Amino acid sequence: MTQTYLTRIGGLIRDARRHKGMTQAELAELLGTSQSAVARIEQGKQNLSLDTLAKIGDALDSEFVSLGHSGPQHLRIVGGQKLSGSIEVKTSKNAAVALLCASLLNRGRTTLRNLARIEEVNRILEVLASIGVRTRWLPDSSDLEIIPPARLNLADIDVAAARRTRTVIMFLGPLLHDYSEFRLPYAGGCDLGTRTVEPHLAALRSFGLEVTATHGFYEAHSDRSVNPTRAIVLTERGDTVTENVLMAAARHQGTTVIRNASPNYMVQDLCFFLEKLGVRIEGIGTTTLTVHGRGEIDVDVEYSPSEDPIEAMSLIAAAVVTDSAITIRRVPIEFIEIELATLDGMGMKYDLTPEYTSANGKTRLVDLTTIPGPLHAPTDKIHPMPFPGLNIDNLPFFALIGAVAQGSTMIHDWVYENRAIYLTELTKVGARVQLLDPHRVIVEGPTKWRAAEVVCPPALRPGVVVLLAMLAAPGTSVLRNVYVINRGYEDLAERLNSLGATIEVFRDI
Ligand SMILES: CC(=O)N[C@H]1[C@@H](OP(=O)(O)OP(=O)(O)OC[C@H]2O[C@@H](n3ccc(=O)[nH]c3=O)[C@H](O)[C@@H]2O)O[C@H](CO)[C@@H](O)[C@@H]1O
Ligand SMILES: C=C(OP(=O)(O)O)C(=O)O
Repeated sequence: MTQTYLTRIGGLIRDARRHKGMTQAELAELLGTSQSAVARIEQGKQNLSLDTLAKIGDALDSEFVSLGHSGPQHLRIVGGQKLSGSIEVKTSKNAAVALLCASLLNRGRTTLRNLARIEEVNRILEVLASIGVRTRWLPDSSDLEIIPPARLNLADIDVAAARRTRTVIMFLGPLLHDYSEFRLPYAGGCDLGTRTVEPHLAALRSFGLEVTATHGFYEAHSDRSVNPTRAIVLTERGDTVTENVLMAAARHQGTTVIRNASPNYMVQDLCFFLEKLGVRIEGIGTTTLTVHGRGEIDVDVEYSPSEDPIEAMSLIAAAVVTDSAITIRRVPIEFIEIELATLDGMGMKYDLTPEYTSANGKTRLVDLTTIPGPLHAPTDKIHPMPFPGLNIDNLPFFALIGAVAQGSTMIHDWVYENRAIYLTELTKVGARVQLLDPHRVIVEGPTKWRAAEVVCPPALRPGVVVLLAMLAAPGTSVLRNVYVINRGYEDLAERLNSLGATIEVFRDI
């Protein structure tokens, strides 16, 4: 191995070890070597055999050091145990991906504090690296520093990484000001059925962007003489489309009005970040945004995204399904109010602390303690709505909660073609879930959970729902191929273990 390669791997190992909160001595013990050997490895001064690399990968359970194709990750869950203690909600995937794209608007240095260290972020970091953006995790933290080059090298974009996320579509808004011709791979992400990009393309046309889709790529042509002449009215109140238009408007040296904008949590985080870049925005948290952009943005800026309401809901569902009292700290209350009101209607009890503020200085947080007790099915069907409504990504957790409640719960996912279908995977662990049509399921509770081996559905939230059901199922379950879960949750298995769960992460040899 060349020296630079060794130094790079050493740096990755050091970062992954620190991230796990391990000392060099502790890692050395797991590897059966000395602390000084670990120090040499981290400095890039030690040749590494494949065997040692595999052991380090195992010990740190990190994709960063499992080189090449390390094979899918699986979880082995010993269920039927109650959870206890407290857990902190991490910052959100959806704000993280928007902010990573928004960093492209800034010629200066962007530091994102406490970013979720998840696979979705890793894929975008790979994409950013491939086009020449320098990023690094600051020591002993989850703070990410981003420094763009003078010109992006878009021709070298990492197509494989880009295709694994939908986020790449949000490069359009930031890029259209500086690049007149470029191509981006088609957006991927969870397999939730067709997800339209038409609202993005329609809205960005106001900024002179024309996109044709050919052979797996969006071919973009941007005419900088075209600027919005009237309010941009979104045809649907989508989160990423609002973000794309906000990012285009941020560098438009004039005023852009966006109507039918999503006021959802990740959009608010993006607005607060853009304000730090010097962009003035009126109407944050409403469906009409007025953006006063800046032709050039060159500032050194720091931003802390807010906590993830979907992770908060996932942890509430973990408590409900295991009938446990746990405290969930840093719950972004304004983005989960309707979910809590729905749970109130199902007879759930919980305590909330007074509100305090997230590190972004804006988002209101509480600590929530669950109180175990029987639940009953809601009177009406549960369906999501764009914010302020029951969050679309929180809907799957209500299938799980419906499965422990007495009676039948109707879940109506009008949004995604495929997501409700994946909820029928819960039948493999004993739930009675009936698919009425591709958008509606009826769940009959309560459930006598049973352990099973299941391949993780190819969608993040349904995957987590099955994992949480396995926590409730007495015996040993296996959930295979959990990449989609790691796409959106940081160290979920380990963090549930800190509450008393027994989940082992393993890979095939
Ligand atoms: C990175 C990110 O932030 N992802 C979130 C974002 O994705 P994103 O903003 O990309 O969501 P999409 O644009 O795919 O919208 C989701 C679906 O909702 C439909 N739709 C949406 C709004 C509306 O007013 N009417 C309507 O019909 C769309 O046609 C689509 O079928 O929003 C989704 C819906 O909240 C969430 O599941 C995703 O986690
Ligand atoms: C559908 C989701 O996200 P994405 O837009 O990243 O696919 C999700 O977070 O559940």
